[in-house]
Amino acid sequence: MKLGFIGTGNMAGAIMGGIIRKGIIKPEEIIGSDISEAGREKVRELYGICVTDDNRKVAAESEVIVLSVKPQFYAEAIAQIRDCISEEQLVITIAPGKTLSWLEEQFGKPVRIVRTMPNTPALVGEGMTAACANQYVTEENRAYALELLGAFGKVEFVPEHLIDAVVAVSGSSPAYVFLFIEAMADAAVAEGMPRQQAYQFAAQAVYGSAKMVLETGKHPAELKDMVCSPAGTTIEAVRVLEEKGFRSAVIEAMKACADVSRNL
Ligand SMILES: NC(=O)C1=CN([C@@H]2O[C@H](COP(=O)(O)OP(=O)(O)OC[C@H]3O[C@@H](n4cnc5c(N)ncnc54)[C@H](O)[C@@H]3O)[C@@H](O)[C@H]2O)C=CC1
Ligand SMILES: O=C(O)[C@@H]1CCC=N1
Repeated sequence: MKLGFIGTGNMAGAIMGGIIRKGIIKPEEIIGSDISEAGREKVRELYGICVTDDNRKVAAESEVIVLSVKPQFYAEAIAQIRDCISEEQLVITIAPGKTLSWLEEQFGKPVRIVRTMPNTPALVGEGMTAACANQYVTEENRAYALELLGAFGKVEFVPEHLIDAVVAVSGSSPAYVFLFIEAMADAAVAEGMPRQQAYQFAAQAVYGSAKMVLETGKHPAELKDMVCSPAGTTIEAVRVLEEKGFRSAVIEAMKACADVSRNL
């Protein structure tokens, strides 16, 4: 089985890193192409995969091809590889805004496509990926896609119209979470805590809280109430966050994010 990546940047690196770490595909069975030599060398050094500057070589040699360039370069990359793609190969896309019907139009022939939205926590095996498939994708392809995407985290098939919501809630959200961790660490530093220790305390608190939501099955509000003692410290922090529009800021930010995805 050969897995190919067209574009070997951040997201491709996170996916291949996650897959190699899990051991389901050997590095020598992975090939990646990139127009940037630095981009190619980075993944070759980090993960030991084969690299080339030839997108068509990747398309011709791989059973599964991940299109991992920015959405703006999708049309160009597809135009380069479309005559190398056969009906048996599986194309996996990871770009926001590029719908199955748009992708089919670009290929201009029947191609098996699984459209996905992953996120960078794939790198540490804790990704969250949504997927949807076109009419040419077989049950076997679906099962394989679940195995492959499941190698670096959780994966769920969703109706295609939910992909823009997925971009906001998991594709892009690691960035807001990192911002939140950084802000909490800044506040801890302001209280006198050393910087590195502050990152660890903030990140572990976010990690543990996320785990509580996933493992207890309790409503997040119930878990929040468990932290807020009457007349205590936490409710004062919650009051200030609400006063500053924290919840609304998150909702508005995610709406803006989904809108960009819809209109790409
Ligand atoms: N970074 C993230 O957190 C996530 C990114 N994505 C999607 O993943 C895709 C890649 O994003 P990133 O990895 O963040 O971008 P990136 O900029 O890190 O990587 C893209 C790579 O594609 C290369 N490239 C550009 N044109 C090319 C071409 N014609 N042929 C071959 N290589 C070419 C660039 O040199 C670069 O190394 C995008 O569609 C993005 O929307 C999806 C989910 C999360
Ligand atoms: O910012 C972006 O466009 C990509 C898509 C999801 C995460 N990063």
